[in-house]
Amino acid sequence: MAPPSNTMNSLLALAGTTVLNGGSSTISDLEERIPGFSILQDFFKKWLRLDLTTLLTAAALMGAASSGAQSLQDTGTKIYWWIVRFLTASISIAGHDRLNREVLNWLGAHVLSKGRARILTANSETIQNDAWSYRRVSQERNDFHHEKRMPVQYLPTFGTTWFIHQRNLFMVRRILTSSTAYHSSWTRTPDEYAGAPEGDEPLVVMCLGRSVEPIKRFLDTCREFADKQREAYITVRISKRSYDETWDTTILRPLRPLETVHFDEKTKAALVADIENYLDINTRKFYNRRGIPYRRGFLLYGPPGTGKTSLSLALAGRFGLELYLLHMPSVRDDSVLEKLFTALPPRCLVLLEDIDAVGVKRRARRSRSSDSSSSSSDSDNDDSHSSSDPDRGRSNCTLSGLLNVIDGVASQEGRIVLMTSNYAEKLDKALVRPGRVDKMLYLGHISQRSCELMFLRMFGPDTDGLGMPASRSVLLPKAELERLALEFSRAIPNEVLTPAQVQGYLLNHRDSPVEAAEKIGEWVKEELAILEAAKEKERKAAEAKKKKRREKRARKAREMAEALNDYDSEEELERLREEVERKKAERRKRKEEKEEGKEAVNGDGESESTEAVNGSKETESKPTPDSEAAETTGAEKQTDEKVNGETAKTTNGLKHSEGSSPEKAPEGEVSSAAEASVEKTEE
Ligand SMILES: Nc1ncnc2c1ncn2[C@@H]1O[C@H](COP(=O)(O)OP(=O)(O)OP(=O)(O)O)[C@@H](O)[C@H]1O
Repeated sequence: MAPPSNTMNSLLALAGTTVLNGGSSTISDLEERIPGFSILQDFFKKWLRLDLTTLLTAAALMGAASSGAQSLQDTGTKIYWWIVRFLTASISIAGHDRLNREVLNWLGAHVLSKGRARILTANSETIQNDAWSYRRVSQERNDFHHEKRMPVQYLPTFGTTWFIHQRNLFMVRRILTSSTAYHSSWTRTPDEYAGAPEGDEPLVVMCLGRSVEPIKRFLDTCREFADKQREAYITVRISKRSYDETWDTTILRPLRPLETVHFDEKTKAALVADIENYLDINTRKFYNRRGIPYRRGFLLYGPPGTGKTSLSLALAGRFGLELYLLHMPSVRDDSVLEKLFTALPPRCLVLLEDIDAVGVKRRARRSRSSDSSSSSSDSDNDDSHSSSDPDRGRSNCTLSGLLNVIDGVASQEGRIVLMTSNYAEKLDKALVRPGRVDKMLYLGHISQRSCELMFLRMFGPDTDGLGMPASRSVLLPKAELERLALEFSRAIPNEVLTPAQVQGYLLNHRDSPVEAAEKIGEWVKEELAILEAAKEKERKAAEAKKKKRREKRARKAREMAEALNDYDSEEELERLREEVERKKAERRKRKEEKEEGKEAVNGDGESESTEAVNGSKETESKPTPDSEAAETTGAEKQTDEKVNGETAKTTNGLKHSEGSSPEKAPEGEVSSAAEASVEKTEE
């Protein structure tokens, strides 16, 4: 059966021929095809005074004209594309490719900014990419006056941008994505008036001629231009949009010279030499020939505000690498982490901040699971740091997920991973083993020498060669400035305050180096008093926690003793015995793990080949001792021994009763030992 539209078309055609022939023979044909046609025609003639056949003919002619026009248009389009294909060469670039942004960037700087385009798109919200960095390079921000809003950025819109480059005619088409394309084709509105690009549209670069070579040269020009612009900046890439797991946002940060990050100069030089050596082409060949995965990992650890992030940024600038930044507690889960790592370019610097947040989840889970299986007190350990650090425990990534992306089979070669942590001693030893972390760098409290250098940097002339003071103060003679810097640094105790604290003080006195040097003693006193108060508070909190823990252990020991004393069957006694053994084993394992972890972080060369370098001290680094954890271990051990003592006695009692009817252990013996244990623990 013919489709209804075909039938209608043939009827209209028939009606048309009927009128054209003026004959009635075809009317009978129509009557044959549409029963009752003659009645309908009579009705139209009599009541509406209209000839139905004429009406149908008119409709048929209009239909024919429109389909003729449509097919003419189709033919025209085909001819157009045939000519385009014949006369031009083209290269298309995917929407998410960096080259796409670089082409747009070039167009912005060389075509749009010169007023050669009349149809643009504007953006005044967040900067999702660096396509428009040229604007920021040429403009100085003045936040004090009126830059409350983001500057408007102008981009090429959909459709074609024409321009001439190296005597070749180029066309760059920005292609519509599906939703707008549908709207545009339905309403027959030109693309550039139907919507605005969102930044991830594909581009097609076309050039008049039959060779793609001019296009390749043009793309090289775009890349060179982008590289040149980035020279004064560090490109920091982050992942903001949670749904598509890409490095979607680019931030351009002004270069930070390595000299502005103050820590032991020898260590700094060794670190730079290490990275330089790693990036050398021969090193890559060396790794490849020997089948060693070409990767390098560093752990920067130390108290907050000691320059871990600053050092990472400075290193990225020093080696011209893009910095891919991930704040570990904010990474949703392992699959996101994996996708982001898969999208890394081969040569880059990856900064994983607060890496210690990853292991905590595992520890917390482990502690929860053991809690559920018994009334184990594992969670005590986690309590010790959960209160002091709100970030801890928030990462949804697992340790194995992290290890997998760092050096799994699918992980990218050639990149450098920098990890930062304020709690290096709590990191899992699997994470800090060589191959994952090749060097550990302790960034600690500021030395007097670093204070001196920081003072000179703050009040010395700008490094741009204009000889202006870095602050708004009058530039002092060099000798005078050096004298003040020395005076300033001597008033600060060596390795007690953080660089961030000292920087904060200097910023508050940035108008007067003399005042900064004069008032430093007073400020140091205040800071030390604050530190002392904080330490006292911490000590009290730790004591309260210890007391609570002791009480908890005493209660548990009491409960255990009661249970051992009051079992109903031999099976129950056996179960209790096993529980005590299991607890013992768990504690032993935890203690071993802790000790091994400490060894690794302290750079114990005997067991680990990972090097530990101290960024602030001349001597070898030692992370802040985890005194609370040590106390916990001691308390656990004490209670452990006591409970185990009880078990040994009870077990012996049980052994004696084996083979005979299940007897309870002598009541007096167990309970008195248990009581003694509780008393000792409470002491
Ligand atoms: N060693 C340093 N030399 C110069 N400036 C420093 C140093 N350490 C910190 N600062 C300054 O202190 C501020 C904080 O530094 P940064 O964010 O790098 O510390 P961090 O160790 O990464 O802190 P956190 O562990 O809290 O992330 C920055 O403004 C930085 O300029």
